[in-house]
Amino acid sequence: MAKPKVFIDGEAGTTGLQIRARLKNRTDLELLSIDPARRKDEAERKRLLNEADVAILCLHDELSKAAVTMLENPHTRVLDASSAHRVAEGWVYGFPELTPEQPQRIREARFVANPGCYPTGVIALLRPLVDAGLLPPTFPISVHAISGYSGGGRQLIEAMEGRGEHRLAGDYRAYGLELAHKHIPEMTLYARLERPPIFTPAVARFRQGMLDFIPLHLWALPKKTTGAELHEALAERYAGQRFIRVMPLETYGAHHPVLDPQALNGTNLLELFVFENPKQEQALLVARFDNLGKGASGAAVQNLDIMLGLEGPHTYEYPGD
Ligand SMILES: NC(=O)C1=CN([C@@H]2O[C@H](COP(=O)(O)OP(=O)(O)OC[C@H]3O[C@@H](n4cnc5c(N)ncnc54)[C@H](OP(=O)(O)O)[C@@H]3O)[C@@H](O)[C@H]2O)C=CC1
Ligand SMILES: CC(=O)N[C@@H](CCC(=O)OP(=O)(O)O)C(=O)O
Repeated sequence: MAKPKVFIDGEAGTTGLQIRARLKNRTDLELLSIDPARRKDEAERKRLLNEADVAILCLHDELSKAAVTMLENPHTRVLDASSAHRVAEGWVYGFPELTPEQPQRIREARFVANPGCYPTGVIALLRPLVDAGLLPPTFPISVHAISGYSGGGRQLIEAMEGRGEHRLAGDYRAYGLELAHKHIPEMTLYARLERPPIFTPAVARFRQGMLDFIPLHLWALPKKTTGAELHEALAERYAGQRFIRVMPLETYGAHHPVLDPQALNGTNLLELFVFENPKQEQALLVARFDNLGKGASGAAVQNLDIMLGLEGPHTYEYPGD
C-alpha cells in the first residue's frame, strides 16, 4: 500500500521545523518537502498542498486561511496549527483527550485544528471538572500562564536572542493585558465555560516550556468541594492516557513544591497538578508542558497519527514515553 503523503506548509518556521524533526525517522509516511528557494512560491505550495494526503499548516492565521482556499483535491486533509480555525464550523478540534469520542472524530475529519499552546493546559484542567459538575460553567475563572519565547515564533525568538539594539529588553514580559488574547474563545468553548476567563499570559527569557495556573477559591463554589475531589475527577478522566499525567495531589504542609516550566521540553507530555490549602479552602490547578510539544508540534504529530490511523507502538517513540 502506498505510504500517506504529508506536506508541512511553513516547514521552515518554529512549529514546522519541530514537526519535521519528529517525523524525520518515520518510515510509514512520505514527507513531501518544498524546495527551500520556493517555500513562499504560491504555485509550488499549491501543487504540494494538493498532492498531499494530509497538509499540515504551520503558517500564521491569514496564510492558513488562504492555504485552505488553494485546495482543489477533495481528498487532501488539513491539520492546521494556527489559530485560524479552532472555533470554526466544519473543523474538528485536535485535542484527542477532550472526550472519549474525540479521537474518532479526529480520525474521520477532513479538517482538524491543532489546539493553541495555552488552551491545551487550560482545557485539560477545566473540562473534566465542568463535565463532572464540580465547577459550574458560570464560575468565574482566571488563568495566568508563562511561556518560553519560542511561543512567539521566529520574530520573538530573534528579538529575545538578538544582540545590541535588536535585543528585546527585560527577561519577563506580561502581555494580553487588554484581556482579549486570541486564545480566549477556544478556552471558553472547549472548557464549556459560559463566560470567558480572564487570561493574562507572560513570556520570559527561556526558549521552551509552559505553565498554566488556575486559582480556585473553593469556598465560593455552590457546594463544598475539596482538592481531593478535583484531583480524582482529573485522574479518572485521564486514566490510561499516554500523554497526560495527573500528578499526586499536593496538600499544604506536605512539602514546598517548585515547578520548572522547562521540565517536559522535547516531549509530548502534559502534567496536571492540584495544589490545595484546605484551611483557606483554596486550590491551584497547574498544567505543565512544552509549548512546542503537547502545545504545538508534538500535538500535531499525535493528531496526524490519529488522522492516518498510524497510532501504535510501530510509530515514533515520543521522548519521555
Ligand atoms: N510557536 C508556538 O509555540 C506555536 C505556534 N503556533 C502557530 O503555528 C503557526 C506557525 O507559528 P510559528 O511556527 O511559531 O511561526 P514562525 O514565524 O516561526 O513560522 C512561520 C513560517 O511561515 C513562513 N512563511 C511566511 N510567509 C509565508 C508564505 N507566504 N508562504 C509560505 N511560508 C511562509 C515563515 O517564513 P519567514 O520566517 O521567512 O517569514 C516561517 O517559516 C502560527 O499560526 C502560530 O500561531 C501554534 C501553537 C504554538
Ligand atoms: C509567547 C507568545 O507570544 N505566544 C503566542 C501563542 C502561541 C500559540 O499558541 O500559537 P497560536 O497562535 O497558534 O495560538 C501568543 O501569545 O500569541
